[in-house]
Amino acid sequence: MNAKQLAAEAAVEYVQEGMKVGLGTGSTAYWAIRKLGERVAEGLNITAVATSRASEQQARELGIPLVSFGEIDRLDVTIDGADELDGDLQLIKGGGGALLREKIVAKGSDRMIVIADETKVVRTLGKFPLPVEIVPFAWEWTVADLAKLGCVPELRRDGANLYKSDNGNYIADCRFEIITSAPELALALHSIPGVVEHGLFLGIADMAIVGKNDGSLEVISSKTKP
Ligand SMILES: O=C[C@H](O)[C@H](O)[C@H](O)COP(=O)(O)O
Repeated sequence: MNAKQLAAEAAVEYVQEGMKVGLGTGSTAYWAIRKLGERVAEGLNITAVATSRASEQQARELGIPLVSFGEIDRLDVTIDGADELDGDLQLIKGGGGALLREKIVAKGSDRMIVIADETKVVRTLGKFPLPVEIVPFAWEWTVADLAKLGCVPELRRDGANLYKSDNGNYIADCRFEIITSAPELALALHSIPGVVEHGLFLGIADMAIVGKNDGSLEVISSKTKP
């Protein structure tokens, strides 16, 4: 079993009968959805919402019952991957372009469990370019404003075209040398009008389950969330 699958399957053990579950996006979340599908096939009764069209499709194929956001007001747990995480459970997400939906779902969950392999754990965030979802309108100005924050922003591409998120927006991948204060950066990003959301997840995750290549698991718990 690979390290991503190991972490994902350990996280799925936290899902209990009757729970409302947020399904993450990406190659690690894929394993969690797969395992959940197996448990549903064995009789586990849950409902779920997905954070991307890709995860929604995977869940449908596996027979995981999906509900609309109008039918529920909160989720019990969300299981999702990350591009980087530090020891304070600050995250960079959005490598797969799903950060906006992921943040909405994670913030609407009583518990967010991050799943990752050990390569995602860093001392300080910033090596992974920070994904920022921006509206297409006047994107050139938004990108110029992002550059003023000390990064090199690059609009994500999808072959010959600009990449569009599930929400129809662009993603600017912002290359910082290092992110010295993620909370200050988050505030600065939200002050730019064309920014819809950014991939910094601060004070949102409750625990991370990290799978290692030697087959072991490390659990990192939040020091800030009760
Ligand atoms: O937009 C995508 C998500 O934030 C993913 O959870 C993140 O990019 C990690 O993906 P992966 O598990 O494929 O490395």
